[in-house]
Amino acid sequence: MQVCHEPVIELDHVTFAYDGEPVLQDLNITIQQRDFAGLIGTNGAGKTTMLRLIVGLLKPSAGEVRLFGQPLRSFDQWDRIGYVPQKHALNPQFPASVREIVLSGLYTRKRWLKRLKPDDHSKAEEAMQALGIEQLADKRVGELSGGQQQRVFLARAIINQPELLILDEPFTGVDEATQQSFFQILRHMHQHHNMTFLMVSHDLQMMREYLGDEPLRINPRLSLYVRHSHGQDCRGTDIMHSLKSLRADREEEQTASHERGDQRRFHDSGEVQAVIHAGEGEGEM
Ligand SMILES: Nc1ncnc2c1ncn2[C@@H]1O[C@H](COP(=O)(O)OP(=O)(O)OP(=O)(O)O)[C@@H](O)[C@H]1O
Repeated sequence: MQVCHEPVIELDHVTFAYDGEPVLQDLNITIQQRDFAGLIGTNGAGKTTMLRLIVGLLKPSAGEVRLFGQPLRSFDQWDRIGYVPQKHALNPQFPASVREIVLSGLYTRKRWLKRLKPDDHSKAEEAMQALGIEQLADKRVGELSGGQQQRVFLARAIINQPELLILDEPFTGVDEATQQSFFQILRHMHQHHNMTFLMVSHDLQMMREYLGDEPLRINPRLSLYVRHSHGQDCRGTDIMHSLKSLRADREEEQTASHERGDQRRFHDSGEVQAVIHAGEGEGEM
């Protein structure tokens, strides 16, 4: 049986410096197919720099980065990768609509000058529906809440149905419940699809709960938590279809819990009535 554990990201003796100021030194890391890797580190340790090296926005001063086994300098399959940048990378005044932001996920380096194809719009609709943001399609992204923006950038990152998803601090500035539901989507994609994740987060508790508490120490300031997925089916699956069914399940669950809540409230008010009646009864005695 085929085992899906080919290397997806390899850092081979990677060193990087900004203007002679060293940030990362001699990093050796391998992330394999279906891994969920969480990168934790102190402020300024070089987490964003590492992600930018991996997606080719920066070049190492020494060493080599490989994606899907290919050296980055010859790698051109960018639609296999989705990238969710740090939230404050967004200028709130940027006049793009949600739909435009999601569509821009299709402009990979290979085809950013090409015209949109007719089915590109339906891909964007599908990605928005999968993440429950289709009602926001015409809103300006700067007008949205932090949690809604997070979904917009996730929809943008998954529009090409990528095999590797890279996320830079997706939980910054969003409330606990929104974080949990966003993480549920990520876990679902990890458990049900042949996808690999690399995520930077400061949420140590969430990392430990899902990724275990024995991180790999990359250097004194950076640690990598990794959870392997044991599925052996290497075929890609239809993420959109599956996320839509996740959404439907969640909506059904919410309706059910709402109904349970209503019944409970009804029940409570019944109890209160009974106490009042009992009191009245006592009073009459
Ligand atoms: N464009 C740049 N030019 C010069 N130095 C930079 C640049 N970007 C980052 N640095 C420096 O490189 C170091 C690593 O920055 P980086 O943003 O990768 O850290 P980080 O671990 O992601 O931090 P944080 O947790 O605060 O987001 C810091 O000392 C930072 O000041």
